[in-house]
Amino acid sequence: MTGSTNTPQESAGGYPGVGRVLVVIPTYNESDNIRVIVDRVRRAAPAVDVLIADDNSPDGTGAIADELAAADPQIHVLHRPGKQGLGAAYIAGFGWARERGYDAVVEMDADGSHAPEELPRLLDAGRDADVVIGSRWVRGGKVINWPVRRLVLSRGASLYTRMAMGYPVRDATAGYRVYRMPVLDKLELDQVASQGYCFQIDLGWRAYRHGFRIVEVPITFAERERGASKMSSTIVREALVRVTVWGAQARLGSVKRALGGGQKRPG
Ligand SMILES: Nc1nc2c(ncn2[C@@H]2O[C@H](COP(=O)(O)OP(=O)(O)O[C@H]3O[C@H](CO)[C@@H](O)[C@H](O)[C@@H]3O)[C@@H](O)[C@H]2O)c(=O)[nH]1
Repeated sequence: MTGSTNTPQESAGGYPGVGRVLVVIPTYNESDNIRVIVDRVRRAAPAVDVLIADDNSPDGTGAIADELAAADPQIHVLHRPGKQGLGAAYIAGFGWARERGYDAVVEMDADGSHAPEELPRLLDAGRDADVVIGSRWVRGGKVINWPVRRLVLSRGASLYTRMAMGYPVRDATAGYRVYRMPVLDKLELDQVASQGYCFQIDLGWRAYRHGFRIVEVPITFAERERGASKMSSTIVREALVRVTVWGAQARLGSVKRALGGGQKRPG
């Protein structure tokens, strides 16, 4: 794994009330999207830095990312050896941010589904929260142009997660988030095994069980216009199995607490 050597400079003051912020954008075959998304982030929130975590995309996304980083000291690249899943790319990005003293990280898809123009609103919410989730499924949240099967899958996954685990977040798989660094320091990231979109549920659930303040801010999520989603049946299966197991563990924990008297949140 290699990283670019840019030193954060203009971002030194950071985002008011939040501090130095790094937007981590995981990429796999996003050559048609990466320039546009990075440019939009830089315009929408000039104080934040960007890290592109690329899994050696065969379409040359990594080379484009290098070009962007060479032209702007606030853009960085983490080259990873091959496709290892969204979760692993984010964890590597979080480690990169921690080593360089960032105060918060943002998760954002590369394909434009998460509008960078909404980032200041998420960061503002981050002044009074530990975790901010850009949510499609709270009042004011919207989805544009998603096929019905994705809508059903996403809403169904969040609903199942709430029911099975007692996890109150409405958009459990949301991928547009802000984590304050002290939260990530507590989440035992070295034990996170979720690879696909289940990673989002995993981290949120960990933060919830630690008692961190999680807020959901409505966003408008738009279906990508270029490139392809990496959604697969493996990703769906992983989420289904893990949520079912976590739910069972949470119920078992509740029973044990009822019998023995414990203090932690479910799980
Ligand atoms: N580095 C790396 N990046 C990946 C990998 N798989 C996916 N990505 C990147 O992760 C982002 C999301 O992947 P998509 O394939 O575009 O996801 P989606 O189906 O459109 O979106 C849904 O799942 C996302 C994952 O949490 C959610 O973020 C999003 O809100 C939505 O629900 C994109 O930037 C994509 O390039 C991987 O193995 N490695």
